[in-house]
Amino acid sequence: MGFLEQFVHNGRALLGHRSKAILLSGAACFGAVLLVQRVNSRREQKKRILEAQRRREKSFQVAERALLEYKQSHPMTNALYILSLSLSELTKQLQESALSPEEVFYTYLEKTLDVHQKLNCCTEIILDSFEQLKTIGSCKRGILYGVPLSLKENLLLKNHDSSCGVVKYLNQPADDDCVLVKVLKEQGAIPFVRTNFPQALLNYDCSNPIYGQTLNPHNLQKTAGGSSGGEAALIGAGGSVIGIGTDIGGSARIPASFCAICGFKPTAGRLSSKGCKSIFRGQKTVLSTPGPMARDVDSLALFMKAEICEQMVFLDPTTPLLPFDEGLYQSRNSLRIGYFDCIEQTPTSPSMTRGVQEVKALLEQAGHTLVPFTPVRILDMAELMSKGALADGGATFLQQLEGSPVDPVLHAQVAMYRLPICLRKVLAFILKPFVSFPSDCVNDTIAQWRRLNLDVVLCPIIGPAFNFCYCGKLMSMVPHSMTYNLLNFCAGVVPVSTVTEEDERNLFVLIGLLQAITGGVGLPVAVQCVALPWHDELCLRFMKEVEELVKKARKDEGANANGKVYLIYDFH
Ligand SMILES: CCCCCCCCCCCCCCCCCC(=O)NCCO
Repeated sequence: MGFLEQFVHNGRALLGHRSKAILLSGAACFGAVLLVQRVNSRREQKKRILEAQRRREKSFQVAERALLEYKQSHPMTNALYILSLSLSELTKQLQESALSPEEVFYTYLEKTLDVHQKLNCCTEIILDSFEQLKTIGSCKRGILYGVPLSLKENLLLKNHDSSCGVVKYLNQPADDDCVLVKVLKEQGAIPFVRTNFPQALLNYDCSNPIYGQTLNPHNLQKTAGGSSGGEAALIGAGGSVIGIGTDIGGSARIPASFCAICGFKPTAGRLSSKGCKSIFRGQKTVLSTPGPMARDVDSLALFMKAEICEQMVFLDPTTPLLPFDEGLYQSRNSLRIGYFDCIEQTPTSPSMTRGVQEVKALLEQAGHTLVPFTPVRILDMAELMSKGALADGGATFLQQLEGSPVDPVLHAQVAMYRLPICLRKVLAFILKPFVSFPSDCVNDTIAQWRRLNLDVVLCPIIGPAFNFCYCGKLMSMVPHSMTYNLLNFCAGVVPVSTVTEEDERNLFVLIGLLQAITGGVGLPVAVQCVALPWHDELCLRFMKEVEELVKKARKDEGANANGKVYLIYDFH
């Protein structure tokens, strides 16, 4: 090799080494920057979560101090009596000045603080409520004058965050109250506490990385259900007389079923959704709606009556001027009721089926006509539900979680939404033969309803309460509730019984359900009542009938071993 060649060769080698070195150090720098960014963002997340937790603790401490101060000059001898009153009785006593808003407020505050300690169901005490309490005298004409009320955290409240459990939504206080809260305040109600939910709200468990897991008042080893689980646990344990949840797939009804309270999903649009935060925007196939949750059906009806007024229509003109029909709610003519106690290809627990059968028998004895009803093929609807709620294959859902730790209740869902596209295509190919696209599930269902000349339908609701972290794994049960969001029918649940030893023994044939609901003896069992769109009063009237018949039957049989109904649960 000549001198020149040698020179070129050495130069190339040197350059080669240098560019490799440059490349390597570039990559290392990039990696280090990414790592630092990641560490910083984790630190930032932790900081935000800690701040939110401190805010929550602070609100509890301030409330405890205020309560203590109040108790020093007011002995609160009426507490047990106040807590035993239904919403209608409570409003009556308040209107007649037999009770003062202060004693009612502090009684519920004390109970809430106690219940929260045990169940971890609240995200904050609304400190502005103390100010509202001072000025409440002027609202005496309101339907809910002086009634303390609980709100799920995703309902916007002026100057408060609605995080939905997503860290990036923390420190973004709302500019205004949502419409429902504005109307309730005008009606004299005092929103005093906000309640827990699962991260990102698309799950029927109740845990998130900011506020943790909410427990079931009837068994601390079980979830309260979700997504409005904080509401259900608080109300079920007696800490609130009326609350608001939201429901896009069963979120007001499922936790109500798990916690032995009543929950109502009105026809979407009947109540204003303006200011009810969701992590999806603009999704129209499966409709979300706020809905009331309470210990009895009359409370749900009174809530609807209070909300449905000219002010709601003024604040949100997308809602109809359709006053609450009290006459229809109070009517007691006999009904023609379609029923089914399980659905093809969707797991149904033995106690869910038994609940429907027992209520069917009671309704027949009371003179109503019960007719078997077959829902439109659920697998077809399931395709529409998942395509509606997750049209982008879960991309928005995952995007919302970026920058947040993912709660264990979501692990199964997140794993599913992260499956590579090719794998999803293979799965879709395998499932295709089992699914046929329905022509029009709403009109098909209405046609069957008309053919059978039905007023309402009785059917199961998901239950009994699950062991922790199983809700996200059992999305196959969601059609029991989500069907009525897809159809936009109104639906509500009523507690009717409790899980028996026999229900538990019969569970052994349901492999998929076994681990999720084993150990449920004594837990609440509920049924679901459904009516056509905009027939909300009829649906509530049917729920009331079921509630009354069950109450009477349990009284007659002396709450024997076959099941004790939870109408008001006394939590100790
Ligand atoms: C037989 C197979 C059936 C599969 C059905 C798949 C449907 C998947 C839909 C996506 C998951 C939805 C979960 C809904 C839980 C309740 C959430 C809720 O109502 N949130 C309220 C938000 O305001």
